Amino acid sequence: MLRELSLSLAAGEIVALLGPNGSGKSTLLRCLLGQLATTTGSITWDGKPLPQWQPRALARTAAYLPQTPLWDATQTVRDALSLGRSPYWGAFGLESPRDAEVVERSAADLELTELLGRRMSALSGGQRQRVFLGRCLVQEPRAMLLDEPNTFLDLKHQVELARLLRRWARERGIGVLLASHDLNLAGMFADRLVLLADGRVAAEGTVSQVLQPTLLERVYGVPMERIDREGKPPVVVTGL
Ligand SMILES: Nc1ncnc2c1ncn2[C@@H]1O[C@H](COP(=O)(O)OP(=O)(O)OP(=O)(O)O)[C@@H](O)[C@H]1O
Repeated sequence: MLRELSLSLAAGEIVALLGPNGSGKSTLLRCLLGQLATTTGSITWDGKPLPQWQPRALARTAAYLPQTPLWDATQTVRDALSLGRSPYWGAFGLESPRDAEVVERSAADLELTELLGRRMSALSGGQRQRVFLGRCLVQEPRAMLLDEPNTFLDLKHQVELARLLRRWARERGIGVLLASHDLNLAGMFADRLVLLADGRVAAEGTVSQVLQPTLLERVYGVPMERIDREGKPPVVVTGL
């Protein structure tokens, strides 16, 4: 259950939601999209209360990457990406040339161009994860809600994704709210960190404010050490 929680996401801002298993990260993302009902409080997108949004309009505003996305093994990568354009399709599900253009461009961003004709079942876990991210991108949303987007990505692709998110935020003004277990990677590219514990905000602020060993020890229950680096965000390691 989420309690006493207040959160805002500005255009072009990257906010990382941190917290142990079961602390409420996914629940929060799903509440924000109306997939889970809230009993108290209010959620607004662009100043309009969530219940007043039509699903198609909301999908053009906020894209969501769930922890375990649904996918069709027989689909090609191009078809899987095209599905992300469905909130823009006209009557009878007709695709416009612009839909195809956005798919091509997003595939290029995510290094998927070579794989467009490949079946989803014939991709590696990391390649498939990039398709799911691409499906969010082709929605041309104003906000992306990403639940552990680094899942299955190797180190290079994790760093590349961090760079891409920064670029999308800066160039397209997309606000990114992502749940992550990687404190250090989140610290390297998020503007703000929000640490959840038992459905509440345990800490919120800059990387330096949130990556505090005593705080993290209390929340994660393991000893932590912090390494401060010249001109770069601090990193934390478990002090085992
Ligand atoms: N559909 C559900 N019905 C009831 N309780 C749920 C449901 N989904 C999650 N919960 C519970 O809500 C709490 C928060 O879960 P949530 O999935 O939001 O955590 P999380 O921070 O995303 O964890 P993780 O890092 O493991 O993904 C947990 O106690 C979980 O058991």
